[in-house]
Amino acid sequence: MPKFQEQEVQPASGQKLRHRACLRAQRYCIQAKLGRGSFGTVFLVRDTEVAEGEYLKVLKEVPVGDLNPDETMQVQTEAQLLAQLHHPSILKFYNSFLEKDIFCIITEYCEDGDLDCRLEELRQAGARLPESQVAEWLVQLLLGVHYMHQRKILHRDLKAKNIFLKKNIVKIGDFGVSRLLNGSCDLATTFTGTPFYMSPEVLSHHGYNSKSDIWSLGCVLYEMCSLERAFKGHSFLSVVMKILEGPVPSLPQSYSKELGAILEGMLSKDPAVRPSAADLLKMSCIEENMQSIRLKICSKAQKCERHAGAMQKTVPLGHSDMQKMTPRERMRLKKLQAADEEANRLKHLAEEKYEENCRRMQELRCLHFQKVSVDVLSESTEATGSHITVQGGWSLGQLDVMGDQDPDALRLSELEGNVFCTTWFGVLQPIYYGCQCLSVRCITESLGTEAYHPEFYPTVTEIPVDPQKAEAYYNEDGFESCSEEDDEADEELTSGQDSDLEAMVSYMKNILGNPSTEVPDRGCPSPRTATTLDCTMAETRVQRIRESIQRKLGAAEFQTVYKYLKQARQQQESEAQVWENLGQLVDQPSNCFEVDQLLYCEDVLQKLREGHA
Ligand SMILES: Nc1ncnc2c1ncn2[C@@H]1O[C@H](COP(=O)(O)OP(=O)(O)OP(=O)(O)O)[C@@H](O)[C@H]1O
Repeated sequence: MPKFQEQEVQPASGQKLRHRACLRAQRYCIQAKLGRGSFGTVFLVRDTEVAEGEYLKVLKEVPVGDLNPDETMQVQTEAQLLAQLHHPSILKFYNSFLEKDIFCIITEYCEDGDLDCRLEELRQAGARLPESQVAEWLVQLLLGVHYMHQRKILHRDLKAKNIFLKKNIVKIGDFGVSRLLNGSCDLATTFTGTPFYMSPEVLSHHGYNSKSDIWSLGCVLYEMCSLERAFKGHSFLSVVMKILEGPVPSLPQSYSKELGAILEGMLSKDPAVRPSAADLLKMSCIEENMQSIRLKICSKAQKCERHAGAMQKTVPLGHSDMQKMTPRERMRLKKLQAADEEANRLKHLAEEKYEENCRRMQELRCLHFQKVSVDVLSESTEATGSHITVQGGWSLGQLDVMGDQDPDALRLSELEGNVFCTTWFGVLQPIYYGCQCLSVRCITESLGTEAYHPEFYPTVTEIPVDPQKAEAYYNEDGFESCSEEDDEADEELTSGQDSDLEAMVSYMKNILGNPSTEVPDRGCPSPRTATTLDCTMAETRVQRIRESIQRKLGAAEFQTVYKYLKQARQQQESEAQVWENLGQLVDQPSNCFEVDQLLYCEDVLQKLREGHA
C-alpha cells in the first residue's frame, strides 16, 4: 500500500491544499491544516466512514522514526486503552495508526480553538474572564484531570495551548498521549514543551507525578485570571529560577481570596503539600461551584423539558407522523421525551421536598422559633402586597420579621400554612406567604447548599401551595415561555453538546457524592530508559525550535546568539551579564529566549542519547 494516496482535495473554502497527500488510512480526508506544534502537524480531517454528526476530526501527525516491533506493540496497546476513555473534559481520542515513520492520532475536533488563543483575544481586547467563568472552566478541568489521574494517566504537558474549547466546555487535549509516545521516561517529559508550565520537581529532575500536572493546571488557572504567564522572564533560565525559587504570583484584585488560595495550593513548590485533583474537588468553594454549574446545565434542560411538555400536549404523534419526520426532528423529539421523563422525576422530587418541609414545619412549630433579620424591601398599602427579603442564613421555621410592619402580622407561626418551598433542580424556590413574595437570598441549610439562581425567581406574586397546581402555574403561557431564540439555543443543546453536558452533570454528581471513587488501576509503566521513539521526538523538537528561531532572527544572527549563549551558559555567567551582552548582539534580546530553550533541549537530547546508547 502506498504511504499516502497522491491526490488533491478542494477544501470548503475553495483554497487548494498545498500538501499532496490528502487521505490517511484510506479513511481520513484532509480538509485543512490547523497548525504545526513542537512534535507534529495538525490537520482538520473528514472521517469518510461517518456520514452524520461528528464527521470532522483532527489528525495529528508525529514523526517517530523507525520503531522496533516492541515499541510498535506498546504504542498500539496504549492507544487502544486511550480510545476507551470517555470524559467530557478530555478531548476524545478516536484512533491511532502508524504510516511508515509517521504516527497518526485521530481526535475530536474543537471548533472554538484553544484556550491560549481565547486568552490572547481577551488580552488584546483589554477584557478579562469573569470569575464565574474561570471557576466553571477550572471545575471542568479538575474533573477531567481527576478522571485521568484515577486511571493513573498523567498529562505531562498541560498548558493553555493544549486545552480546547467546544461550546464553552473545556477539553484537555493530548492526555495520555505523552505516555503513548514517551512512556514514563521522565527525561523525555522535560522535553514536552515550554518551561512556563514545568513544575519545580520536573525542572530539578525529581520525577514527574500527578502533582506535576496540578502545578501546570495552577499555571493555567493563573493565566485564565491574569492573561499572563504565571512565571515569566526574559530568558529561559530566569523563568526556571522563578519557578524554583520565586513566590506564588497573586491574582488580580478582582478575583476572590478563595480562588487565590486555590492557586496558592496548586503552586506549592513541594509536591507532597500540593493538593491532588481529588483534594481540590473536595474544597467547599469548588463544591459550591460544581453545584451551581450543575444547576446552570439543568436549568437549560428544564427549558427543554417545558418545551417538550408543550410539544407533547399540542402535537400527539402517531407512527406515521414519526415516519414523516426528518432525522433531525426525530432526534429532537427523542430529546424532548427524555426531558419530559426528567421533568416527572423532578416533580416527584419537588413533592417529596414539599412533604419534608411540611413535616419540618410541624416539628419546628413545637420548638419556638428563633429570630433572623428580615428586611422589608417594598411595602404596599395593601396587606397582601409586601415584598420581603430574607437576609440571613436560615432554615424554615426560623423566620420572624423586623421593621415597620407589625411583626405579629408576619410571624412564621402564621405563615407556615402558606409557605411554599421546594427545590426545582435543587434550587430553592421563592417563598410566598399568601400574596406576599419573599425573595430568598440565602440558602436554607435544610435544603443543602444549592445556590440561589435569579432565573428561578419569578416576579409574579402568587404561587399555589400544592406542587401539582404550582407546576401547572409554571406551565402557564407567559411564564418563562420558550422564545424562538430559546429554541435555537435549546436546539444547540440537543444537537451534540447535550451528551457532554449530561456526562458532565453525572460526573459532578459522582464527585459530590463520593470524590474518592477508585477505578481499576491500569498500572503505571515502570520507569524505563530512553527509546528510539524518545530520541526521535526530541530530535523533532530540537529541529523545530531551531527552524523557528532561524525564521525569527535570520541565520546569521541566530549563529551569533547561539554561540554566545552556549558559552555563557557553560561559564555560568550571571543573568544580568547575559542580558547586557545580548543587548549588544541583537536589537531585541527577548527574541533570544528560544535560543536558551534550544540549548536546554539539546542538553536533554544529549542525555537521552546517552541513556539510549
Ligand atoms: N482537537 C483540536 N481541535 C481544534 N484545534 C486543534 C486541535 N488540536 C490541535 N489544534 C490546533 O492545531 C494547532 C497545532 O496544535 P499542536 O497541539 O500540534 O501544537 P501546539 O499545542 O501549538 O504545540 P505543542 O506541540 O508544543 O503542544 C494549534 O493551533 C491548535 O489550536
